[in-house]
Amino acid sequence: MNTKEHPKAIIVIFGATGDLAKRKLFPSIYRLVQNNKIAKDFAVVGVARRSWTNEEFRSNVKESIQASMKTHPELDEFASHFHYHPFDVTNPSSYLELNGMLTDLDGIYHTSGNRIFYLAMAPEFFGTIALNLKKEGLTATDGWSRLVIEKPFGHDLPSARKLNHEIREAFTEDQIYRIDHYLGKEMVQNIEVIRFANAIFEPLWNNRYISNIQITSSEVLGVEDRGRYYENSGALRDMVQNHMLQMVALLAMEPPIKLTTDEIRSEKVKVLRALRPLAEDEVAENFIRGQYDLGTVSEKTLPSYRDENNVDELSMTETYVAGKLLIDNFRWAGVPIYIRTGKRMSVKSTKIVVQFKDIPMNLYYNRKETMHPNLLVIHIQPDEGVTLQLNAQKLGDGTYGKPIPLNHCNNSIDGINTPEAYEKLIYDCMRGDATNFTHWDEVALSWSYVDPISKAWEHEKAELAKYPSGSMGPKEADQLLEKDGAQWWPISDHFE
Ligand SMILES: NC(=O)C1=CN([C@@H]2O[C@H](COP(=O)(O)OP(=O)(O)OC[C@H]3O[C@@H](n4cnc5c(N)ncnc54)[C@H](OP(=O)(O)O)[C@@H]3O)[C@@H](O)[C@H]2O)C=CC1
Ligand SMILES: O=C1O[C@H](COP(=O)(O)O)[C@@H](O)[C@H](O)[C@H]1O
Repeated sequence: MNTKEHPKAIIVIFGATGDLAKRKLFPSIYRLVQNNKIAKDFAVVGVARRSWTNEEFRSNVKESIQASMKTHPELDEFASHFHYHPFDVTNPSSYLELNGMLTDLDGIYHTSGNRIFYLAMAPEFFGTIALNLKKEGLTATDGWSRLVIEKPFGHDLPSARKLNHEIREAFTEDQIYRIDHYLGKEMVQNIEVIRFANAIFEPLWNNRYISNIQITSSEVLGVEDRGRYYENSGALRDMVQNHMLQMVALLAMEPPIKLTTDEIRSEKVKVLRALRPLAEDEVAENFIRGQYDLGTVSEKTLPSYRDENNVDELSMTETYVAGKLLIDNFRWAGVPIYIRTGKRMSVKSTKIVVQFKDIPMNLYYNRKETMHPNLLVIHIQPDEGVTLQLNAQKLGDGTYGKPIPLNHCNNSIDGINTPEAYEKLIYDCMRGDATNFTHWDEVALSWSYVDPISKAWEHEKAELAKYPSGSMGPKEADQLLEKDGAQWWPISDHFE
């Protein structure tokens, strides 16, 4: 579909009274309408068990938008497109009623039979919903039907396979949009452009010139009220299996022959296939798991993970992971990719640092000058931009080894925030562009990589390192790099 077109559809949100719908989905749809991206003729149908009326649902929608943005013109008009249909998704007979409602709304809003079924609910319901949608004819319209699935997509490879099998009974792969919201982030999408649109980088993007790559995604927030989910997940399944490995794939993939969904996916899949698998007894050497302990953030003392709600007081769940990955192919042989992610760290920041190899000889050694490695930093969030760190002569004092940053910051240049990831992804789904969604092959390969790590941890073959809340993680994560003669580059939440 041409990007100038305004796609139209009914969006059915399963789990419409929940946290994700309120914090992310309603504001994103609002911005799409306000920015004239999607047709003014749209409808949203909310499904959940609680017996709300349309009016109650619309108030909730309005509250969510008022809470997330300063100005909100035409809010009543926007909310009038929202309709609520209470039912328990495990009750097959309710789907017929829902179908009747969608057919009526289709007539009112002229949405051409196009339907998005957005599953913003716990994954245990995904299979049942998909099967009932098909069985009761909700997908048999004159338009298109697409299924959007939230994470987590399974708990390990066998459960992901089972889930995939269930949804594939009702939807074809090209109708399934598995959300990884990192793929909707402006600067994650920009990785490809930085790499493939710049003659200065692509020739250097390999093991001859790159010493290592570091990807950090740190959060200040703790587990909040998600203890029940997180206890069964941990940082490995919550962040590494999806967001972190997706960033690895984008950084390491070969240039696709065309910028099509299939070509890009196929290059990403090759990277995931080339990840060097870890045997259980190699995990401790290459991966560190940590858990936040009591600590201080912004002068406030915060509890340890084990003292959070719905968390076992002897929990062994990791809230932090650092790891060293190797990619066994011609381009990357021998280049470590270090990743780290954690909750309750000192700063909220996602950054990629590409460290280039040292120059062959330091001509300035007799002046006791140190040459700093060149770094390319991709700032994913909260600031968005790129820094290239070079060495140059310091003005006036004849010092040569001064690293200077060449900065490009999206926010300060454009003066606006880039669209929220969910906004981009809902729009892509409405346009039928699945490039920034994960294909089943990627999901399966990512689970194959992380499963031995979680098994080793379940079998307690590695220490669980404690780190104080408000720190950058356990010292063991620093040692992981020190063994290789490397170090984590400092991470902040702004350009330095
Ligand atoms: N919240 C977030 O920031 C993120 C969430 N996700 C994923 O999104 C999904 C939803 O998360 P979140 O919104 O936080 O979860 P919530 O627990 O806040 O919401 C769950 C929703 O499901 C509804 N529900 C539960 N059981 C039934 C049922 N049997 N029939 C009909 N509706 C039901 C609930 O409504 P009611 O009680 O009225 O039935 C509620 O609307 C999960 O898969 C989560 O992992 C992913 C990334 C981030
Ligand atoms: O998917 C998830 O991501 C968030 C972090 O997302 P970000 O966009 O704020 O970086 C994380 O907090 C959550 O635990 C996880 O489920």
